[in-house]
Amino acid sequence: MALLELDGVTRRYGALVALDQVAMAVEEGEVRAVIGPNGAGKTTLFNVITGTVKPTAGSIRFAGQPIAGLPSHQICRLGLSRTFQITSLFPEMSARENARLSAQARHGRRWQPFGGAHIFEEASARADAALKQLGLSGIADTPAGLLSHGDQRLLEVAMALAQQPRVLLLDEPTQGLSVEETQQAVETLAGFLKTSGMTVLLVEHDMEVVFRLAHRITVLHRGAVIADGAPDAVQADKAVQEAYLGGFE
Ligand SMILES: Nc1ncnc2c1ncn2[C@@H]1O[C@H](COP(=O)(O)OP(=O)(O)OP(=O)(O)O)[C@@H](O)[C@H]1O
Repeated sequence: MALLELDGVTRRYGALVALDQVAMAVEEGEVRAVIGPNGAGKTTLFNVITGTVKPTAGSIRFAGQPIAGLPSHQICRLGLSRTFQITSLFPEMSARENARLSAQARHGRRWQPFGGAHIFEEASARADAALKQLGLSGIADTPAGLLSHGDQRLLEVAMALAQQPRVLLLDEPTQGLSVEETQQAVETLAGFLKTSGMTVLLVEHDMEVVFRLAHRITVLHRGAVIADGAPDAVQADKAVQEAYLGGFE
């Protein structure tokens, strides 16, 4: 059974079909990239899976459990965590505090008179472990706003990871980075993915990043899946090349 399974997932905005009968199955341990030209429906797909947008139709199963239409905090608690295209850090707080707050957001309970310190310590431990996995232990005490752009993007991944997800959704993790920063961040991500075996859904425009990280690629065009397969097969696919007008650069 696939860890994440979509079937017939459709999202309409009036007459516009942003997602059109999307079917995909992501296996445990797989790094799956979702690509497609601007407006293809990638962000809508992320939003529908993570519960910020409700699908108009279709089913989404996570570890066998139907999750379509559940509120986002519930989906997060089940074990799906995401990063955002737009930076969501608190710039004046340290990297560790950012990661800790994120850890608490998933596992946090209401105020408990006797459990507070314990919860704090648990979240701190998860934060430190996540920072280490992304090579950020050395800057744990640095205010997030003072980090390099590359480290800020990695910190966002660490924040999602601190929630101990079973599936990590990465929304353009190298957006806004220079070529050198991208290369560095991608090597760190590749190392993390290899050692962790984390299941990942990745939206990314940069094809070099996609081909470096993804085991399998799903291509969306006007809301529909036009190709789904190994990177080589997708790159050679005529329909994909036409959708991108000129192919991959
Ligand atoms: N809230 C909304 N209301 C109306 N239309 C929307 C809404 N959100 C998305 N759309 C439309 O749905 C389509 C898919 O948008 P989406 O942002 O998912 O594409 P994308 O592949 O992520 O694009 P990009 O690569 O530019 O980020 C677009 O035509 C977009 O205009």
